[in-house]
Amino acid sequence: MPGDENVKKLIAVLAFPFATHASPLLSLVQRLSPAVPEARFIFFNTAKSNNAIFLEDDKRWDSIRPYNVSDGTPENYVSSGSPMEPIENFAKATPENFRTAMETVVEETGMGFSCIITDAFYWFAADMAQELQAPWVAFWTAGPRSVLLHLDTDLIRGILKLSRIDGKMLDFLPGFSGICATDIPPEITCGDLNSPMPRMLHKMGLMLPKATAVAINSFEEIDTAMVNLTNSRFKKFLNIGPLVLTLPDLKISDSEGCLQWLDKQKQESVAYISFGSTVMPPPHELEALAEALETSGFHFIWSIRGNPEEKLPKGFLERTKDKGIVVSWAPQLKILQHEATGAFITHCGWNSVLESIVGGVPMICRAFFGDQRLNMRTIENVWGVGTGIGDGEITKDGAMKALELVLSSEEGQYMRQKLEDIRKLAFDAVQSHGSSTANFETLTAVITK
Ligand SMILES: O=c1ccn([C@@H]2O[C@H](COP(=O)(O)OP(=O)(O)O[C@H]3O[C@H](CO)[C@@H](O)[C@H](O)[C@H]3O)[C@@H](O)[C@H]2O)c(=O)[nH]1
Repeated sequence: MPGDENVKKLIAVLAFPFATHASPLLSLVQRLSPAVPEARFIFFNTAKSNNAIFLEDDKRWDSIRPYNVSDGTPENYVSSGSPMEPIENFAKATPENFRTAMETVVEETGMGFSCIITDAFYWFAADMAQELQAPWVAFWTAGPRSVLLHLDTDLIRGILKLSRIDGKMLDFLPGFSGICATDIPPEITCGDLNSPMPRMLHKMGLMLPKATAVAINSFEEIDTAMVNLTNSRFKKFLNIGPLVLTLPDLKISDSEGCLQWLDKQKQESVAYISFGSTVMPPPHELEALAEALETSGFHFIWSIRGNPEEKLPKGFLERTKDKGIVVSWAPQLKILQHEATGAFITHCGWNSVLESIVGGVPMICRAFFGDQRLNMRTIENVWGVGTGIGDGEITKDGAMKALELVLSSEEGQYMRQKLEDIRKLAFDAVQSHGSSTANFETLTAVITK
């Protein structure tokens, strides 16, 4: 970079390296980079996450440079295998790992950062931005409802009296009537509120209103009740998505031939199953779902991380080989856009929800943590484009009823019609006259100022 005289600005991008956070942030930066050709974006992230999201053969984004920061793993560390451990180690190393890396880049280039773009989790960016006298753009990777709830954490904790939230409603919050307290992100109300995630999200709720702009991978028309509420709480709240509709067609690997297999299936007949990048349902729920698929006979594609032989009932793969495909990673975006896909059994991660809307596929919801229950309620009660599965946990009976409802009933068709309306709104939002395009221009102005 030293000696590259075309580079006039340095922009720091601070990624959260877990779940599906870093890759939508990279998508945002990829979209911004042509709009700011004089800028070089330094993408600070752990080596593991950078290696996963920066594709070897993709040279299109020369102006975006991955830069590895410490993941906080102590020397000679022996993992206990807990999935929270890497997050806890990383949280302990943050923000010093980012500060050190940023200082090194400033020394190496002789340039200062003119803007910082961060995952919205990074509340400490408010101070960094003030020190640098630079704008702070925070990127929220989930939906508008969950970010609003995090702003009101203290209020919610005070009113709900944490010990007993069952049966309590959020009617005291504008825009949330009909939502149960048990549906909101658990980090707000239950468990060890002093553990790293609840603490980080609490601080985020306090600091985020200081951001110069909060960008979100969503579109205003998806939840119009939220637009005034979010606009009134932030300096600038910019819905700029769905980002999947704004990027050039990326190469999506399909080594197991899911798409070719789908080509041979009837329209809207296949259930696609995935619980995202982090969640793994407990063994008894996997078993119940496998039994439901086998007994009902619906065709399916099941994306399940790890060895499916170990995770699914004995003999399931052999017995269902004419009905379905089981893969460790699927071309989800393409599957959801295929006309043969008729239902999506999902954990309701925000990226999956948006991709299902873009594909027009009704959802069967089994939510686990974070924003997922809230997304599930919005899918069921606000948009009417999906259904829960049993009483929360997957049971054989609950899964069979949900599959029947979505794939073979009039109600499923009705969901599809509603989805078609929302889908059109999503495509409109990213057209040249659309709301997300206008918001993206505002965002570009913030970072070029
Ligand atoms: O076989 C697969 C499985 C998943 N995906 C992709 O992986 C992403 C999954 O993202 P998401 O649905 O958001 O799930 P998580 O990875 O679990 O996301 C975390 O981050 C989200 C955004 O903040 C939150 O909404 C979730 O609750 C949180 O778990 C999507 O883009 C999928 O297309 C594939 O391409 N192939």
